[in-house]
Amino acid sequence: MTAAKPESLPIVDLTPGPDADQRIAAEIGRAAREVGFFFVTGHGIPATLIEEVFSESARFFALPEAAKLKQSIRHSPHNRGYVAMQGESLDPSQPADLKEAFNIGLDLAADDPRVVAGEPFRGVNLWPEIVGWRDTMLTYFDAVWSVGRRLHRGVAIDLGLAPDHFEDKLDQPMATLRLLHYPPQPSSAAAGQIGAGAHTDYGDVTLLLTDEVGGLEVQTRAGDWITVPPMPGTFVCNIGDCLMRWTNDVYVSTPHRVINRGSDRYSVAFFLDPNPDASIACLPTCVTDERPARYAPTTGAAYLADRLARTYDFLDKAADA
Ligand SMILES: O=C(O)CCC(=O)C(=O)O
Ligand SMILES: [Fe+2]
Repeated sequence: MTAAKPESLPIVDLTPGPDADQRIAAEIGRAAREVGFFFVTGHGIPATLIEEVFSESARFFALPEAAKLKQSIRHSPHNRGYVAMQGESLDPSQPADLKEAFNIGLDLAADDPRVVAGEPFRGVNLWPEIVGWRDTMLTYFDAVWSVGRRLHRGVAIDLGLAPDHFEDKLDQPMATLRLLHYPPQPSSAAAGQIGAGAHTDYGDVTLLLTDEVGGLEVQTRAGDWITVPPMPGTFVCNIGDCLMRWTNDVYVSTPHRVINRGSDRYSVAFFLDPNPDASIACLPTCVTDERPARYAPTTGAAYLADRLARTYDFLDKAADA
């Protein structure tokens, strides 16, 4: 595997102030077009909440496997719950990822009409029996969702759309808060087996918090892998395939991977995908004579279902083999 060089990423500072909207939009626009990855500072989420999310996450992953499997994602038709070690492969051409994860979606009640009707991505969350755990995760879910919407305000301004263009497409989103745990890379790992195989994210934006261990690597346009330095408390944000499609490839979704060369590593990802019924058609300001629309219109739900099927398909084939 090629050695990665350390390099920093552009910074988007969400600190409010005079002309902040324009400045933020320009910072996002530049980073999203050129790199597809950037740090987000000034987000306003209290450090105490972030610390609590990490400690509660570690508490869950420290439970015996049998306890964690009570909330297995296999019990959820809606992508919620626990994904066991080596339970998926973000790069389907490589062996399974050396990580375990826990997915939390928009929190709906069992009697919510959308849940009762069996709408795609409209399910109940699965919760471990740890006092206070659900409250911590839902408080953080709301806080990071709000940061994601602020980023979309910048995206809209940068793309010459009304600042609130994305608001009604992100008010019932298919968002996933994903807690991740990567054990140290074992010497027994198969060739090509790493923490998270090279992939692009599926949604609009991902907001990632990492601990001090490091291990996230990003592929530059030139094809080199660079390591992202750990910046606890600062988000690493990247553009996903859905926003790339929406912007007719004006913004770029960039491949990345995780190789844990250190001790146990914990990260917390928030994938912000649009509402299931949001129309994903190339935005008018991103279509010109020189750049005609490259993608047929689809919906948020149809797009995400297709992408998830490809990731988990690997698993089913492996289990059948
Ligand atoms: O854990 C990380 O640093 C990145 C995880 C990631 O890229 C993903 O889950 O999509
Ligand atoms: Fe990712």
